[in-house]
Amino acid sequence: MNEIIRISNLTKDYGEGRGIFDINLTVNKGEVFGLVGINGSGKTTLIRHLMGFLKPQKGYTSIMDKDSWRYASELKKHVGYIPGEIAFPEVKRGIDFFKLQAEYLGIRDFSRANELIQRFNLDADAKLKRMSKGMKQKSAIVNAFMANSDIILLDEGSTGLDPLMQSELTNLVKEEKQKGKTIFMSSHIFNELESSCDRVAFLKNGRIIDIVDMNTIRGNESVKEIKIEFIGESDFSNFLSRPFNIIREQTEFNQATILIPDKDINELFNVLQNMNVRFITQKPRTLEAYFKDKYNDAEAV
Ligand SMILES: Nc1ncnc2c1ncn2[C@@H]1O[C@H](COP(=O)(O)OP(=O)(O)OP(=O)(O)O)[C@@H](O)[C@H]1O
Repeated sequence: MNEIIRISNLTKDYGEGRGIFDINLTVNKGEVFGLVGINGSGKTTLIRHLMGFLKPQKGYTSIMDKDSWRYASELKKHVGYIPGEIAFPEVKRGIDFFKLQAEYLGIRDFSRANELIQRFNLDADAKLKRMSKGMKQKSAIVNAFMANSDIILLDEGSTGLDPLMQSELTNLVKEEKQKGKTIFMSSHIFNELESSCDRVAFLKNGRIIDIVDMNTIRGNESVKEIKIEFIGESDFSNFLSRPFNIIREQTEFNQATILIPDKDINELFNVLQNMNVRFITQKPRTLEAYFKDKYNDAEAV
């Protein structure tokens, strides 16, 4: 089975424009799929539907062809999950929590859990109530990955981790991908998504405004994104009539942004030498830059 996650016409309307609206996407086996959006854009609401904690108002979500809401308790045994807000059961220490979880999931071999505890440098004997934010997050990571589940959902999985531990989590995600696991993760950290995801969806006001294939961002190093501001309107409009791939025009500033293959750069300078240019800059083609452009361009909904 290639398709692991399906989200179909999913809507949860909390009123006053809050919630998620008409979300459609699928995630295939072995894919790492990222979800990015500003605070309140709907990431947690979407992931909680996938886990079967919330009942859709319209549409549905399914994992391995099983409706998330109907099969919620079964799915919880097969999906590793880091919630956006971590709440522990009423047990004393980290290790008690892992043992309880192992019992629930039928895990007898504790070696994977021990390996993760060591890897994330976690004191599993510490009292859960006294743990720092980062320690709680590490406990949630151990809990999500200890069962070797084939499907893993991370809602801001690296929240509260220091930069070293953040990159450890990214490495873990990459290793799991190598093993053929399917991972769905939300994050505010572009680096984290950039280095591990195959595709990334952008959420704005509860709607998907774009889904980008990371290969189109990573693989485009021979194409540059260049922004030029002209001193006069006439040079600006003259430039717009030239055969460049213009991806953005900001008329109020006489600015044009183009995508240009390296081999055509001389042609660009030939055209510009007879024009009055205020500045010319090269924009890095990062996920963050792509996201900001999309976010600004998307109509308010
Ligand atoms: N139970 C609820 N009742 C009413 N409104 C809600 C409820 N849950 C979420 N919302 C609203 O839905 C919107 C999406 O919230 P959600 O928590 O999914 O966003 P998010 O992208 O995960 O945000 P963050 O990055 O801050 O975690 C927000 O406007 C939020 O206030």
